[in-house]
Amino acid sequence: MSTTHQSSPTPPSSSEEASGPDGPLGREQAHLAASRAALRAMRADAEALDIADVAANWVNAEVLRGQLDARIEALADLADTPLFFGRLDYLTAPGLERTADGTDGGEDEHRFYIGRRHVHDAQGDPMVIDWRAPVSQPFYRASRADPQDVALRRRFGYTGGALTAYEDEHLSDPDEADTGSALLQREIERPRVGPMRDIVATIQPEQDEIVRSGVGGTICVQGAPGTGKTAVGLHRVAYLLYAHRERLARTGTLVVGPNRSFLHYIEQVLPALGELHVKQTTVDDLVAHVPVKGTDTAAAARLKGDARMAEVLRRAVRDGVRMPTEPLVVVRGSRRWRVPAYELEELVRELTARDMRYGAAAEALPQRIAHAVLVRMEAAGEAPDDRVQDAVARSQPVKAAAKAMWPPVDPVKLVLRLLSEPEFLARCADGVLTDDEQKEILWAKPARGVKSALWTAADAVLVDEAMDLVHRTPSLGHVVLDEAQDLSPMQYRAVGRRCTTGSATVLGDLAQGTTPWATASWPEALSHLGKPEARVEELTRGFRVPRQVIAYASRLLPTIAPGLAPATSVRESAGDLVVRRVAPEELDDAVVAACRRALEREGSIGLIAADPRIPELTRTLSAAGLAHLAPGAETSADARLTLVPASLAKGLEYDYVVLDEPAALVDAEPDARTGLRRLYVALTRAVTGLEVVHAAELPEELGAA
Ligand SMILES: Nc1ncnc2c1ncn2[C@@H]1O[C@H](COP(=O)(O)OP(=O)(O)OP(=O)(O)O)[C@@H](O)[C@H]1O
Repeated sequence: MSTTHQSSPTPPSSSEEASGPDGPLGREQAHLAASRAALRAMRADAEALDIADVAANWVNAEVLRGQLDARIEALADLADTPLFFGRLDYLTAPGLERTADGTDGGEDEHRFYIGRRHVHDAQGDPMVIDWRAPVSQPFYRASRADPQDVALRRRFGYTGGALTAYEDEHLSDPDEADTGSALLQREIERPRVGPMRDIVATIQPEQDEIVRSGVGGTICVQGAPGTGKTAVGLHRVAYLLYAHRERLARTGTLVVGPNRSFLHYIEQVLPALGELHVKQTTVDDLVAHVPVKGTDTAAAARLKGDARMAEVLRRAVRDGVRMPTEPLVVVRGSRRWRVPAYELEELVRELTARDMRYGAAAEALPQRIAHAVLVRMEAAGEAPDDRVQDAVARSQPVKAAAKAMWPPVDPVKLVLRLLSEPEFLARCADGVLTDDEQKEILWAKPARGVKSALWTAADAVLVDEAMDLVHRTPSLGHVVLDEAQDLSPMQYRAVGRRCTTGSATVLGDLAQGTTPWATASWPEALSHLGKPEARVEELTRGFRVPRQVIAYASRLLPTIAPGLAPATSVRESAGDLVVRRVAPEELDDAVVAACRRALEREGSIGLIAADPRIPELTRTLSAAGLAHLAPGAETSADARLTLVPASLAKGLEYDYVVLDEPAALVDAEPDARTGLRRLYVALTRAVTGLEVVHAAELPEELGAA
């Protein structure tokens, strides 16, 4: 049976012999104290290292200093972060064979404490093993059905920084019943205040499979709200950085999220896992080559995000390529060399046919022309070497001829022209976009210059595509793409070209797609990303939303994402769900009252409302003396209420959610399906309780409360 022991406060079950310095709990506390002392010693060793003797020069010394500072920082003993959270006792010490008498070394070889980082004692023997090490894996995956040679799995419970409880599972004991983990439950139910935290102590087997899957493959995770997609993506980065540190340090990793408030919310997770240098960005910031000042209509944005635009841009980039009409004459000393037009044309055709970036071809053309000149020199009995070829390639007539045939392209100006000049667009989009579609994407007023143009977010993605057509975008080692369902095909391409030689973790939920171009199918999205071979996994066990609340929100699923299964909730509490109808003139007061009620409880509170309602609610809250934050701003014990525009709610969570006027949320979107999806997102942000306050009729898909 899985039993929980603890010294205080009241546990699900407790044991006398567990407490006291000589009891099992006391021994674990002693191991914690010894491990923390060992960590402090490791840090002191790092601080005492004198690099003056080992660094050959100033640059080396600076690099070494930087690495050492990072190590010292990583070795900090954070008082309220448990140094270890689990223990595994193996039947057979990993890596050792059992001897004839059944022994295989001392207890130490069998026992492993699992924590956020590796800690060793003065002799170099491990005190705590990194959760990402292979020997830690059974902590997450072993089960009674597959004990993976584990005799005992022990989970530790902490109060503040103090170890106060443990819970045992004897996985290889056939007589022990499986009762689930009270500590896991406690962790899941713990109130949320502050930024997102890591889940390293309680990663579930199906999540661990994703976290530890190899760096070579791309994985796509479809998961209902609160199934841990974001958590899994971030832990996967930490895992990959551990397992492939050198390779990924060279190539880099990147986390892409929907907006800055979301990034703010998740930014502490990787540092808490010891990974301080992972870049996090939004798709918009990834392609911020032009200042975005304009907005598109939904129809224009959808077209600009359509994958057909890639073909339009490909043609646009090559539109200026011209076949020569005259021969080229190069004068060297007293001799003149003539390359006929048909031969130059051949060179251009060859470059066009090759899968080469436009810019690379532009650089290659003068060399090819020079080579043609050299062939003539050799035929005439000269013996020119590479330097002559270089000189010819750099000569004025050759450069001029190459430029005329293969003119330089400025990607920003190219897109500006494409969106401003109907004739140019018509030429590039012929047979790809209809006349009406072309009209739709043309700017209402042709731009006069790059700076004054009213670039939109979708235009910036086009610029990024054009840039890549001219010069290849460097690939990172691994990219995590969160809330992927909202990306357009062109945005998928933009992310995909940042991991062409690397891999990706794509996280999303088709039911939460709220853009006009939202993903309809993962295989299609993955092909735009350039990873059609990616594996699609589904997560359905929800850790955030209580049963009653998820059941209420799931009423929308048949309309917004037919075919998707509702999430189950692993939370014990059914959750509080209140749906309150008031008269229109009472709406604001009722919202304030709901916020006050929520503030009486423990944890964070999100008041979610349609974007157009935000100014009025800001005034109402201020008039009522309720201090509130903007999304992403860190909640604290004193500032627990956040006013969340529905457009920014995605990915966030609050212990209590007060949802203002659902009909306004739905109405604020261009179509009913998007509106209901927005509502689904808002309804699934609550960890403990949800109060819906409305004056207008609720959308009929929600039915009666
Ligand atoms: N194994 C776990 N143990 C404890 N808590 C977990 C676990 N997995 C997820 N959680 C918690 O559940 C909540 C939801 O996780 P997360 O935000 O990653 O879900 P999501 O699938 O990305 O949700 P959404 O679709 O709404 O963005 C978080 O508070 C997270 O810490």
